[in-house]
Amino acid sequence: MADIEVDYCVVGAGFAGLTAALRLKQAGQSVALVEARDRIGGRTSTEVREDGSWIDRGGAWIGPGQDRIYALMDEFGVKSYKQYTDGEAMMVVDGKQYRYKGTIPLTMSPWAAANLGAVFVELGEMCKTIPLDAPWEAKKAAKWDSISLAKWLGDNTLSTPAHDLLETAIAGCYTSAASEVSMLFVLYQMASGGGPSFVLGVKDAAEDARPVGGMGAVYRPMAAEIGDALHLSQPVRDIAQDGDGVTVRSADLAVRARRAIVAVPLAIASQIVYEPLLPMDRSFLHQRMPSGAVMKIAVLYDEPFWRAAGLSGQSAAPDSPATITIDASTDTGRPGVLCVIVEGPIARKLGTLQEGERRKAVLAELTARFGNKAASPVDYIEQNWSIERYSGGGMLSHAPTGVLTQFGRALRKPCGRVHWAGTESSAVMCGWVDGAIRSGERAAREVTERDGVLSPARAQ
Ligand SMILES: Cc1cc2nc3c(=O)[nH]c(=O)nc-3n(C[C@H](O)[C@H](O)[C@H](O)COP(=O)(O)OP(=O)(O)OC[C@H]3O[C@@H](n4cnc5c(N)ncnc54)[C@H](O)[C@@H]3O)c2cc1C
Repeated sequence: MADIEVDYCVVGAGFAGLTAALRLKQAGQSVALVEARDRIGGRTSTEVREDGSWIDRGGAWIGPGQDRIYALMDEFGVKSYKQYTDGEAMMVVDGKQYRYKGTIPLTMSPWAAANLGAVFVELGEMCKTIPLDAPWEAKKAAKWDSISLAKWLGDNTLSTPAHDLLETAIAGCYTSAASEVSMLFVLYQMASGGGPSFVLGVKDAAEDARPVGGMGAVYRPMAAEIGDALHLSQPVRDIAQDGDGVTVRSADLAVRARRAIVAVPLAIASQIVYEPLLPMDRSFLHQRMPSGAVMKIAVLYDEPFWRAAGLSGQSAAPDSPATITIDASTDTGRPGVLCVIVEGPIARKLGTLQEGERRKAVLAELTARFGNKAASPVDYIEQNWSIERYSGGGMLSHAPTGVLTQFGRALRKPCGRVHWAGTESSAVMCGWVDGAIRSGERAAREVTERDGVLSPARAQ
């Protein structure tokens, strides 16, 4: 067993942990960044291919208002490129294809489109009432936290196609059935990104752009600067704290530090044993914020052939094995990459199929939507986040009913010398890579301020 003594120990080398470790190092502190996997990036993972193109197997897109990831990209000279949005998007309801431009498919019946628009506006108004730092203090917090997203949508969406589209899009963000997620949590998470238009939109919204080179182009130089303070393949098993510091242990590493920053997904934070026991509300929070099922599939073609047919590549088909598609080609547009995202109950069902059957089902859907060329990809790459031990699912841990109002106050509150980072702990851009970065900067500032050490780079 190797023993290390440092100022601070950071657990988890996703964007939150990488950022915390980087900022602490830049502030002149000694750090150990302990990561369970044999790679960094966590819920982001960029595969660089032989031809120099890349596939983002996890988090990929960035958007306006995500200033902290843009700042990090500036720091490391990483450029961004705009998401391809020319052409029409497509929605499939009851086997019928609707092509449209913009966020709302106006080619649906006027009644359905009007209903969809009205619900969108209502959600936006509700989001404005949520205090981001304390959503449990919203005027209607108790009411909204007592009902699920499914209940609210059922009561407020009168048109069936509008209901199904909204349910697919919103519940999809939490990769769970709409009945599993608290309405207060939905509003909080949406509000943290600026409202429903940001969360559910593409252009000028959450899928507005991507880093050239993928997320790996951002996390690799961070890790290079952190250098040999990064320890891979060291799943942390326990964290013990006493009056002077913490001891963080994996199977073959023991790190003694003044404080620990734990930057693992909330859904699996209880896999670590904490000595002494964490305060009750934090322990219970760990038991109450699960993740959902999500599968991200990259289907590669020589070129993005759908563009020539006037399609953007963006499509949504509730209940289909290719529920959502989006053009995920690189900045050069070669190869053409169609990204298929399957979330929640359908992802769980799809996960039970044999790989070959799954591929067949997905390609059949793509062919029905984009034509015969879709049937013959040059490559097909699946990433099933639902079975990743060190993610516990994806895309983010969510709160079921009752949890935010009862346990939300524990989200960021340090427990003695154990501090918390991770996208779920960010009041701004909660659930996105940008939120993870913000949480890492906040945690780094928090520990140094507690110790009266010069504060690292300010976070927003
Ligand atoms: C399919 C998918 C698509 C997404 N799309 C987008 C997108 O387009 N844009 C966007 O902004 N966000 C997206 N997200 C969300 C985004 O990826 C996450 O918000 C972000 O990566 C979370 O970062 P994090 O550092 O908080 O957590 P993580 O990235 O999960 O990092 C946690 C780290 O802790 C490690 N760890 C876990 N347990 C232990 C342990 N016991 N000991 C040591 N280390 C441990 C893990 O291995 C991991 O490296 C997506 C996520 C998924 C899954």
